[in-house]
Amino acid sequence: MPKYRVVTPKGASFTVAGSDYSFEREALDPIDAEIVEAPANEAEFIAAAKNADAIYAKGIPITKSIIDALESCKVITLGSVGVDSVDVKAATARGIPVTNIPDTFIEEVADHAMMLLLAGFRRLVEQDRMVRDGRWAEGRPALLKIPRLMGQTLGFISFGRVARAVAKRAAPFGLRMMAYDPFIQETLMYDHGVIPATLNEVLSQSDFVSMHAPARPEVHHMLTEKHFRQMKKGSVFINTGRGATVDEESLIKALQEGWIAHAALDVLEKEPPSHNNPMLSMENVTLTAHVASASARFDEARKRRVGYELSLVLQGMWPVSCVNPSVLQNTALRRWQPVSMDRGPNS
Ligand SMILES: O=C(O)CC[C@@H](O)C(=O)O
Repeated sequence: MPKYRVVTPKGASFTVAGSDYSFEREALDPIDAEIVEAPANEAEFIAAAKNADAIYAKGIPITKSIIDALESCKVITLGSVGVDSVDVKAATARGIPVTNIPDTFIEEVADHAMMLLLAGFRRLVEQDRMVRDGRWAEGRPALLKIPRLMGQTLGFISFGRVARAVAKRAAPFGLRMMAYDPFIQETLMYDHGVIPATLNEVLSQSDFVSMHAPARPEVHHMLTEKHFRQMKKGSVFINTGRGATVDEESLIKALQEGWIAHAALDVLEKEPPSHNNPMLSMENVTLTAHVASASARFDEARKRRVGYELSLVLQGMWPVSCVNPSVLQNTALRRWQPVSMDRGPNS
């Protein structure tokens, strides 16, 4: 009988350490695990997960009811940076470490944010439609209204790893940059050519506001009507973080009433959006389908990293990236210095 039981919703796979990749073999023995695919509905998931040693949280919200029903779970792993699909508070109360993958898709998301910034600013989607609709002559007058990019100000809300990678991309475009993040050292901002600022300064002085706040209950609807009212009339709002950080109704009002010029969004409050979401038919909105992290290496990189985190814990070691590290002190897990996750051709 396999030593461990790992429960994952149907269709969510991961790579068990020791199976494919040399760096994993260096670090870990293969784990002897039975992988159980559970239906993604709460009651059936609970029945399957009750005796699990580990859970891969994908495709189903891991609620307090699920967490409270777990009898022997040693780790809940996430295949994302965002931890909004797990009730981390409930997991912490039960002493269960929750892991995420904060450093696996940084470059992809930063590329996507930069693409949205440029596409929103130069009105790519509108321009494309004009050409296809036979309105060739309308293209130039539309762009004669916008300034040139060089010298414009890009403001970041939250200055974590993705925002820092965006700053590196934006610098050669000649953008002036500022950031609001009370949790990041100012020296790190200066190192990236970014001026520390208050939220009010970012909103009122930026031509682009790039939202990177993590999906946590504390920042739910962090941006509301009063914040959009502070933004510059011609500004572009970019969001590659989480839709829930923005009060979408206020954003829609801001776009409809011209308080800001454009929104370029990879994330929405409800995904996929309902067919009556007004943004679907608004000319001044550019949308992508929460795909910023995707690239040819995405699936493999995610599976490997998820497998790695849960293998570490099942073999008695601290995970690499724990979102509730306070629980680790109270476990029997050993502190361990892992090898870098970002090496190898598929990293
Ligand atoms: O799961 C995905 O497809 C995207 C995940 C991404 O938003 C993240 O939080 O890392």
